[in-house]
Amino acid sequence: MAEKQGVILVNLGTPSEATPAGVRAFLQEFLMDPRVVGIPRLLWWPLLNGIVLPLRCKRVAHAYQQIWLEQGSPLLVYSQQQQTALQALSGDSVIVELAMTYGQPSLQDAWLRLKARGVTQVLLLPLYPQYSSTTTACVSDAWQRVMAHEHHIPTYSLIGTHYQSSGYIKALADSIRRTGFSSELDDFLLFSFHGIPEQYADRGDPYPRQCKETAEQVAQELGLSASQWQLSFQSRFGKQKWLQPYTDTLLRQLPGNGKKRLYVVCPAFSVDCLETLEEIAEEGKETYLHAGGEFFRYVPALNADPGYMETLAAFIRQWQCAIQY
Ligand SMILES: C=CC1=C(C)c2cc3[nH]c(cc4nc(cc5[nH]c(cc1n2)c(C)c5CCC(=O)O)C(CCC(=O)O)=C4C)c(C)c3C=C
Ligand SMILES: [Fe+2]
Ligand SMILES: [Fe+2]
Repeated sequence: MAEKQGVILVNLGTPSEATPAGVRAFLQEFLMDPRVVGIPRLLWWPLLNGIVLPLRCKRVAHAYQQIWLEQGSPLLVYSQQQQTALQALSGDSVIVELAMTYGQPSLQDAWLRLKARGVTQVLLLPLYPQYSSTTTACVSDAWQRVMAHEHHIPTYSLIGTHYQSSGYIKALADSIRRTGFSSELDDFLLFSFHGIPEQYADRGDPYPRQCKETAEQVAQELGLSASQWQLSFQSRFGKQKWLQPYTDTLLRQLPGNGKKRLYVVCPAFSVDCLETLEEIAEEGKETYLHAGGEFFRYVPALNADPGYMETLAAFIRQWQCAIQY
């Protein structure tokens, strides 16, 4: 029997509606993942359901309402655009599906659709350029849970990172230039990555090193000197120490350090979502201008950028070549 190939793009997940109930359902599943929050379940379950969710859901639902699109959550809509673009670039040789680690469309359903079409070889492509135990590893866990029900599992591979690919670095640099950033002016560039608890990095999560390499590569591609850019970590959650420096702290400090014109890019996000559109482009801008900044511009995520899509399509082609025997 001829082998048939399928790709599953996997992103984090997002509420199905911008309401407290929609946010609660999403966060309950996401924040109960022991890789995301490592507190023992017996302690964490009552804390999450008794304190964290009741306090958080209304506020976060309001934040989602600020960015919600006619077709739904930006994270889902832009991930679907990536799926469409990658299917078009890959032609009939492979079927491209989209799934979320938490919520819908589920990884289970994506696999069942591929299986129904006779797919026997699967490439999992997490939409996280940098590996983290809190994101990429969770895709692998979710896949293993789906496979646990199969009698005949397909051949499968997982692309762990794509931050080191020159196509991704170039696409990022191009998007920064396109947004108007100029190294000739007094423009300062902040690379704001989603944070993780510092303890996870101490235990061996390579994420901070990969973020640093990403920023260095893009700065080099743009020809920036060390005084023209900086790296920071955003979206802190809970009481633990997270990777530093914190984005919100820097946004308050930069104007006082003479950095009055700021561009912010968020390279850990393959697509725009709550953490970029609301936390950075809206809240971050307000924080920076309030602290004395004069000009602020958010560099949109790559989303379905043609250069980025071509980079991911090349990963798919390489995988197809590698498994032909
Ligand atoms: C302990 C908590 C969290 C860790 C660790 C974490 C890591 C992490 N997350 C992303 C990407 C995204 N996170 C998003 C939202 C989000 N993240 C957390 C918490 C942790 N993330 C929460 C509680 C939320 C929901 C919003 C909120 O309540 O504040 C999203 C956006 C989803 C959307 O619907 O738009 C993304 C994407 C990465 C890359 C990462 C580690 C590297
Ligand atoms: Fe997150
Ligand atoms: Fe946030």
